[in-house]
Amino acid sequence: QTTPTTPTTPTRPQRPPLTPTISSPARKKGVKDFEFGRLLGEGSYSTVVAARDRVTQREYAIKILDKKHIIKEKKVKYVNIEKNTLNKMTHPGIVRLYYTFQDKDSLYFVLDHAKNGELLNFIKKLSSFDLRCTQFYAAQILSAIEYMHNQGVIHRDLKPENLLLDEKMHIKVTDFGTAKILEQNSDGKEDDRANSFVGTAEYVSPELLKEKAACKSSDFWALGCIVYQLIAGRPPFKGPNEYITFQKIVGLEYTFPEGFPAVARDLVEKLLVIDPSKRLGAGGQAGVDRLKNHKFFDDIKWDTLWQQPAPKLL
Ligand SMILES: O=C(O)[C@@H]1CCC(=O)N(CCc2ccc(Cl)cc2)[C@H]1c1ccccc1Cl
Repeated sequence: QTTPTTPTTPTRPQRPPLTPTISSPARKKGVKDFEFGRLLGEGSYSTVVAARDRVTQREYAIKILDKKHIIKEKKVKYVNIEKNTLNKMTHPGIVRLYYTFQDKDSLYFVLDHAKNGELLNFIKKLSSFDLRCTQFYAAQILSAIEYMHNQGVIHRDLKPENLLLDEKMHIKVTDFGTAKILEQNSDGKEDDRANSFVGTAEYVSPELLKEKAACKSSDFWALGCIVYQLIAGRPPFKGPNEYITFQKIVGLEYTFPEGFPAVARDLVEKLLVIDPSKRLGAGGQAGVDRLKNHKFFDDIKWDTLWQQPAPKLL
């Protein structure tokens, strides 16, 4: 029995092993990749500047945060929340985060540049929207809320300042620094109560004021306040100071002005409900579907909503 010899491969010139051609991952972007332009806005913790990618010429809004200030104000948590929430979301009604980078002093978030700025400016300019425009914008805001809730994100601070308009006059929800990512707890159920953050007085929900806990329904409360404001030209709960405003909210002290359309009044009355579980929209996707089927949205075609031209703001 001869010892088996290992079969010898035919001697032919060995081709070099093929290196798999992986597309080289784009190099990390940095400040030098952009030409910075005009100041778009100043927040308490951020400055937003228009910028253009030097190579692609694409325009962005870059949100710049000063590290020292963030650390001093103990807002590092909010920076991470904004990054983690925006990274999870890709929706036509939500500002997109393209890149983040940092240098010694600052953090940079490269975002969509919504050219027409804040919805609030249009409410101020026009004092109020007609019913058709209100229905279109309420539907776009609801579409964005539905998506973010499906991603387990509660915005918690929806208000006309955080609703931007792009060059097509479509909605772009922004400012997720105070959002809440609902953790999947052990049995896979969403922990549906967020905590310890209060939004902007006029739009904050009663549960946030009373139990310090927001839930998805808190975003529907804010939608009710926004729909009211688009038509009435002012938010439903507005006092001379925050304390009086909060009192009005928990006491549901608001009235409709003369001429407020009945179909809009019916919707607002079903959104501005103290008990979050009884608010129209509450109760998961079934609740959202009930809200989308409210007669206020009868003329809305939901499946092509983001392809439709925005109605002229008169
Ligand atoms: O989460 C990330 O993608 C990175 C991870 C590495 C890193 O150092 N940072 C910055 C962390 C950080 C957050 C707040 C301050 Cl004030 C300083 C640094 C994170 C970061 C970089 C750029 C922009 C935002 C963030 Cl959170």
